[in-house]
Amino acid sequence: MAVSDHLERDRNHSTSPNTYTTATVHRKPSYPAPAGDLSFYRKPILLALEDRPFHLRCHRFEPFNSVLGFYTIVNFLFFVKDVTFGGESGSKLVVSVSAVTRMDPNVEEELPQYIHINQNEFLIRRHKKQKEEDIAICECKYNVDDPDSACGDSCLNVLTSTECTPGYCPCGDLCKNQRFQKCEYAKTKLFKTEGRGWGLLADENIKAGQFVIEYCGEVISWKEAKRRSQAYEIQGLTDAFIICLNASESIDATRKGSLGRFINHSCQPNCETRKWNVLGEIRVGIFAKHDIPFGAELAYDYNFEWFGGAKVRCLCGAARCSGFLGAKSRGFQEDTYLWEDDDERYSVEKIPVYDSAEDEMGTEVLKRMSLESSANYFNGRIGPSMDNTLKAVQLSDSGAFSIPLDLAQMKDLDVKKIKTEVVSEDMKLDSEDTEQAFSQKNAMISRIRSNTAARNYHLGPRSMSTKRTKGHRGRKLKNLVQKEVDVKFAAGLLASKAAQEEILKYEEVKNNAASDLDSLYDEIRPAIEEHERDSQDSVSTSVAEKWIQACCLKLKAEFDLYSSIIKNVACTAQRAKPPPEADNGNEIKLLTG
Ligand SMILES: C[S@@+](CC[C@H](N)C(=O)[O-])C[C@H]1O[C@@H](n2cnc3c(N)ncnc32)[C@H](O)[C@@H]1O
Repeated sequence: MAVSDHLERDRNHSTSPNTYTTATVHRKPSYPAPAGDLSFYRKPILLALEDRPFHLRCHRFEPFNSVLGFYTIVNFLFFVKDVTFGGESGSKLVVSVSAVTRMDPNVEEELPQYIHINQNEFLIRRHKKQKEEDIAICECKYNVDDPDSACGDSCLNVLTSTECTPGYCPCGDLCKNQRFQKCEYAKTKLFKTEGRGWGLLADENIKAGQFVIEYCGEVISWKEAKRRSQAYEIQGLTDAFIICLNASESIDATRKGSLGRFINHSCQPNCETRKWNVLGEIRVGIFAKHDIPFGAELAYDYNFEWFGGAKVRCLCGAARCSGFLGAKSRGFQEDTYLWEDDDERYSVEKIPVYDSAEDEMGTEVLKRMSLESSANYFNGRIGPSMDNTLKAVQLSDSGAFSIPLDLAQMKDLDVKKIKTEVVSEDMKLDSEDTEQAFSQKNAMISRIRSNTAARNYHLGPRSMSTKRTKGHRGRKLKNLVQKEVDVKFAAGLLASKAAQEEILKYEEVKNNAASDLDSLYDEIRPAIEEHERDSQDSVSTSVAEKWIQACCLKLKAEFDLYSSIIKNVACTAQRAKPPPEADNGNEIKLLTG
């Protein structure tokens, strides 16, 4: 239902057909601290159409900063974002207001604190100025009999996810391809979910492919996003609002954002994010994946948007729930996975770091979810009755699974005694030394099907070696046993000082190359993540070149080192007596693993 249906049109004060008057202001729930006297908001308050900024006209002067913030008027939420003097008399204020959405009248809770914006704000740079030569002009011709002719689905710009530029589109004002610019959002309603904080409902029937809302916020660098994400976590903010915009930038809707910030995650979502080029800038829109009926909660899959940060257990309730928000994202896997085998990644996470909102481990939702996933996906179970053995069996092609947790039992588990056993079709791992990995009270193993495209990049030294080899040395794991040459030991076998020095020199070069690759990894990670998650973008050539060069240097350094060892061990004299600890029967012990 439109705002206009609820608001009584004010004919006396109306200056345009879109102005309305309303009933009393109920409350000013949040930011900044509520002003004492709201009486000046009594009539007349003039509002314009719901999806455009509109005005409140007040008759008494109030300090400006006491006016900014959220208000509800007859169950509509709006945000007062700017206040200016309205006239010569000095007694009137013109108040710019944005973001109208219907509120659930039964919600008593304080509204979230954030500043509402309908356009991204750029913190590190200015909004790009579109050059005339870069403006894409379509070939649409408006035909009265076919409304879709004015930049509908077949418009060249629409097909390339580019909005038409006002003043340049052949369809002029009739152009339908300026949805971000004109804030042509679907009607939504803010409501309080069970256990997942606030959420957004469809307040009308939404059609498949329809633009629902833009995800707006502050555009910040990737580094700043990382810094903020850690800072928010330290501050105890469990709701995360940072998503990736492109290879080097993110959108943070924590402090400033649109209603898009309230859309929750689902592993079986009815919406999806799409990136559009709007006047030369990339913007993120949330679009309906299929028809969404009035009253349904809107949700999209955070996986590729997830910036990382806190691990939040997913309560979407979908049958194929992946267990955590962003569980499939690269950041998440980097943080948590333990080993990989072909297309599978196995990870150990300490949970729960956060359950969303105030939700506790024992909530009904969680229990239900746990039971459902158990029934659907698992043959194994966890708990003292299995002699502290965790057993997970590979099942279906669900893409990801987590071991069902009997939460009540889990709470009482002495995790130090946990022994893990993971069985899948072609591998078996027994690990007694997982004490460190399970050092938290609640522990969980989950297997996450990795993104094959991502793995082709062989993302970095960190992901491939260190984590895996430490805890699972000597296990029967496919692709996992990476023998390492004990260079110092090999050099120590040689009689010639020059040969020893040569080997040690090559080792140093190899270590430097490895550490260069490590640092480069941090630098290029956003670009690679972007490429993985969105085929609209590609990794820039310069980044790819740098990466390839560093990889090649490392490979060459390794080759040089190993050939030097082989050459010197084979061709130069060895010391008469091998170091005592090296004596392993007649075997020359060069490899450790
Ligand atoms: C972008 S915000 C969504 C709006 C948020 N619910 C609020 O109240 O502001 C993302 C946060 O919502 C919560 N959330 C979203 N989807 C969830 C889900 N499926 N399960 C659990 N928590 C969820 C998490 O705390 C997450 O960090």
